[in-house]
Amino acid sequence: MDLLELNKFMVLLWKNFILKRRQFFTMVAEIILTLLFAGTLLLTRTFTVIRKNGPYNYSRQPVDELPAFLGRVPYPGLWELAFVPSKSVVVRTIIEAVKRDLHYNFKVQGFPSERDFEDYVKQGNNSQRVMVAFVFDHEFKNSYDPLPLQAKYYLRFRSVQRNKYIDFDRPRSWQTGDLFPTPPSVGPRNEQDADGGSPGYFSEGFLVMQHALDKAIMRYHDLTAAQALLGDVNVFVQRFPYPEYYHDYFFNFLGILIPLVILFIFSMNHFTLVQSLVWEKENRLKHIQFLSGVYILAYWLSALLWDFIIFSASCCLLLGVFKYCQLDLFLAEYHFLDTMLIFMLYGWAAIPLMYLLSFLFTRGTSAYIKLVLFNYLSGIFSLLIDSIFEFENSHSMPNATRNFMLHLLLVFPNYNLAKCITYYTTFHQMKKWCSLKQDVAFLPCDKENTTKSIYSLEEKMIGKYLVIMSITGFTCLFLAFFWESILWKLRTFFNRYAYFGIYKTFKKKDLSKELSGDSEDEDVENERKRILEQPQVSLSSAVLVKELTKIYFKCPVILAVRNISIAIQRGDCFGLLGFNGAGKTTTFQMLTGEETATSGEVFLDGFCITKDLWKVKSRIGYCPQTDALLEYMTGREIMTMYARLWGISESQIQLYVNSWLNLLQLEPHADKIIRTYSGGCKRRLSTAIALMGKPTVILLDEPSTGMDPVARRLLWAAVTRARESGKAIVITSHRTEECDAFCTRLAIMVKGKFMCLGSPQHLKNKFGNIYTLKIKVKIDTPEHKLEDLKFFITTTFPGSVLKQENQGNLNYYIPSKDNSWAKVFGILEEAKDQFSLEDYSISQITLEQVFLTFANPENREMNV
Ligand SMILES: Nc1ncnc2c1ncn2[C@@H]1O[C@H](COP(=O)(O)OP(=O)(O)OP(=O)(O)O)[C@@H](O)[C@H]1O
Repeated sequence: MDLLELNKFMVLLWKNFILKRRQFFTMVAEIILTLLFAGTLLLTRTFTVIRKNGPYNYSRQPVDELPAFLGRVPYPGLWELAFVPSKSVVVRTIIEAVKRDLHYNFKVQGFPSERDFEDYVKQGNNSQRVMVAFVFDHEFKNSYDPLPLQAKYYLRFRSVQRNKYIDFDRPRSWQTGDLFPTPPSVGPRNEQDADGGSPGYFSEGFLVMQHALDKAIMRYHDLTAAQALLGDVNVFVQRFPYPEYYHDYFFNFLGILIPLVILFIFSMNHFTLVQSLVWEKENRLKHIQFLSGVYILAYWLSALLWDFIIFSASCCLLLGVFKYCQLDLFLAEYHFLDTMLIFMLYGWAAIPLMYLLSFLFTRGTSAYIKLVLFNYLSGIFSLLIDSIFEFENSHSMPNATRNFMLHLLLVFPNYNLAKCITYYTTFHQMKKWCSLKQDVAFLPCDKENTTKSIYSLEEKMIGKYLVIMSITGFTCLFLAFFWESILWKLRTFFNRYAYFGIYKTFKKKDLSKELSGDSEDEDVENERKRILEQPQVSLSSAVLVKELTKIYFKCPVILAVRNISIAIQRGDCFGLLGFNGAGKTTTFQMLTGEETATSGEVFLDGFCITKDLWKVKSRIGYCPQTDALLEYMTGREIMTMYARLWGISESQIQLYVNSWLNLLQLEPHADKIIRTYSGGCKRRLSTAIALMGKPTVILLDEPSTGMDPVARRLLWAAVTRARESGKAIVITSHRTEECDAFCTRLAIMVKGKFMCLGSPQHLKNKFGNIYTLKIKVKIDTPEHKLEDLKFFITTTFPGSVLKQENQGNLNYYIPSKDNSWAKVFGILEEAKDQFSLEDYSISQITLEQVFLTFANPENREMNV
């Protein structure tokens, strides 16, 4: 970036600063909304208490008592004890002994293999009534084979929990993952339940069945020894007592609340940045800035730096809230730096992603609404999907699908941020507990875990997510630059080769007729030939348009500009006249590179627009049809900004801006906010912006719309001054008298085509071979006399046309051929008394009347 580019970069930053400062109420609303979101954290902090819990002492639980739910009889029939393999007599005997020992009328049922047992429980509701299946992992060759001393067995229980404390069904598993939650709980799990509570190893009868089976196996091997050992013994289980501890319930919400609040707070920031980007695009402000010499890099980098500054302010606000909520976890010691790193990398990823998404929108409000939804939904749904995947039962999903979806979520910076916050919180919580209670069994407090770096790339650490956010930032920024620079070329390619190619194939011979339209005017044809036949250098024009065509491939197809060719020299003021929808604005848009041409070429100062777009752009001053003004700046500020972008030296700027303000008499309004300007003032300012700087070509699209006569005079004075300084001016206007007075050449455009071309006088001479005759008869003239007068005019001046008749006023077009002024005057002077004429006048046709003849082809035929 050279010094001039750096200067432009600083100007754009200054622009952003001014706009933000001026939109004070929007800024206050943003802060309030940010605080409202943060308020959920503050409220949760206020209403969640830090409670002293414990100490806990638990009572003994007898292991040989049957679970309570056995009181309910499964329909139909009895509770069942199943065993595998059924062919083993020993196993059957042992299970029968279990039944006797439990003093409960179980139906004992054997199955040849575990597979058979599974088939059985899958049928109907059979799984409901099987209390437990004892599966012996031993190969019995014969029915009477003994059980070896060392035997392995499994207990198989139904996955649906049955004890009375649970009122919902666990879908598939015993959720053993829940036993060691992240972050680990400070107190004991299910602190009120002496039997350990859910998932219910005790209350489901697991220990009872295991104990009964063990006793039966012992008795089978040595009855006497077993009797002696177990005779007077009762076995109990008892939970370890737990000391008094403090539970901060705020931490219960940490895992989900903090990521969500952060996400919502930062989303506010993204919405405003996207809205202002799309708004600049929608109102052509971005285009005008590019025309004033701003390059893509400076534009996007200045936006990035500014948005980062604003983002950092949101981060500081958030850290303030953390401090208030005593979330030392994020702030204590060097944790502050860790937290800032996470936030900054999030900003680095999320802001360029918003830039990239902004290309999808053309309207600021729709961008705002859709991105609000995208941000919130992507954040909430990615967290939701992730929590479902963390749940054990999601293992039923094929691994490849699961991994693919988890990798897909990494695209969203919101998801990465949430994961970082969750793991960061968990890691520091765990470290804290481990440093306090080395002996807590459920914490993985081994050295390997506690000395690990949080930035590690391993699972459940944040390294991976930080790396991904860094890559996302670079990628999105690169894609935004790339898209901005390639978009025009892509559109040109599609317009010229793809759509137009297909269109040509369909239209075949009709196409040239469609593009050339009616037979072409001689001057228009000569200009085309001159441009096509002469070498480009010898034309030495500031603007050279060669057979330019624009077709909008919509339904139906619109031929907006058809095959126009024109060469405009420096010092020329070329007027483009045409009715609404004639194609004037589209022509301007193609000249400025805002629209791509379907065919044909545009050269500015010898540079071809399709090859040197940016060189062409930096030579244009453009005043679009609708004002493209940064409405929260003052007139002086915006002019100073554009003067700086045009590279006017800093020492000259004040003088330079004042001279333009003076020229268009904008001084009284110079320090007012543009938003408060009248329509005419805005138009004057837009024109001044187009005229200032160092463009070679100035394009003014209906600049005098809404201006009063004084302002119009000022405008034309400024335009004439610019023209005399050697700039080429192209102007569209509906005011033909102005074009007549100020334009050196004119073209009248009808349905995308030039219908005539030449100096105003040439056009009047060519198309004005008629006079306008205005007659006023006396008020008391009888009706039949008026009719006689009409008959007299028609017969005396063959070919005359009555254009208007109103209360004794008659307007005629009469052919000038064979009718000299003297002749017409002579005839009317003689007829004055005969037809009671009060007054009459005869004049040459005006440019407006020439223009109007193109609205009505009949008149034109009469002229030509
Ligand atoms: N983006 C677009 N998509 C489709 N058609 C368009 C688009 N822009 C312009 N047109 C069509 O192209 C034709 C020329 O429009 P253009 O705006 O260039 O006319 P104009 O001469 O500037 O009219 P006005 O004097 O009202 O400004 C019109 O038929 C218009 O409907």
